[in-house]
Amino acid sequence: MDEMLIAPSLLSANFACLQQEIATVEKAGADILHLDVMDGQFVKNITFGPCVVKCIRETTQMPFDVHLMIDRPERYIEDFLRIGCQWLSFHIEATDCAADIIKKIKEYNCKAAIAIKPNTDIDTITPYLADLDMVLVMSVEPGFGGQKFIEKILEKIIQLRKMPDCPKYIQVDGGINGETALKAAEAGANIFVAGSYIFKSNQISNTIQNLRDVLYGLSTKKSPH
Ligand SMILES: O=C(CO)[C@H](O)[C@H](O)COP(=O)(O)O
Ligand SMILES: [Fe+2]
Repeated sequence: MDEMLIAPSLLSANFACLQQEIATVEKAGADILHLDVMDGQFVKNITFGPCVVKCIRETTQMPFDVHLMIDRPERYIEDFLRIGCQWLSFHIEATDCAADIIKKIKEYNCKAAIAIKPNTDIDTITPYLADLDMVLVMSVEPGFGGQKFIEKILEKIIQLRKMPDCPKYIQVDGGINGETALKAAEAGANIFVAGSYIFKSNQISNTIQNLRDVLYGLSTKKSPH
């Protein structure tokens, strides 16, 4: 495995000063910005929608990685694509239109990903694997930051990596810190979403650098930062 991407999740940032929080992680060398969109239906929490994403799009150069935790994402997918997202994930449990959504995402030259909850079997996404750029394996129940990493999902990452159509990127999201990131990387993940571990730390820059050191300790490729 070579490229390892660190994706701070804005869910744990201070929403009263988003621009400043984003600038801090960008300066600290984060690779992509993870944006958790929740609708109060698919998950028991509500965060923000396209209006907020559009405003913050203008404040940073970082690629946007939008994680849609909404029912029937096909209703809103184009709103996010028009803003200029580079990665877009939707949940397989939330839709019957996965193939159409992937097609739409690709029309916008955006990377397409399907997310799966910790108890969802990978068989549910195998028909789409060849068309995806990434699979997002949830390592907590979606809805809230600050939860404990669910170890049993590591087996799912290992299985995915063995599949012939496995996309280049496997993202792991939930309960990521130095220790759990290492376990997920050893299993085959290469994009690491971390919310509370990064934004609740006193030294955001050191925390991102530590995560990078841990991950690139495993990698054959040199860290770009
Ligand atoms: O998708 C998510 C929750 O549904 C978040 O991306 C995730 O929980 C990140 O937060 P933390 O690193 O604190 O677990
Ligand atoms: Fe997320």
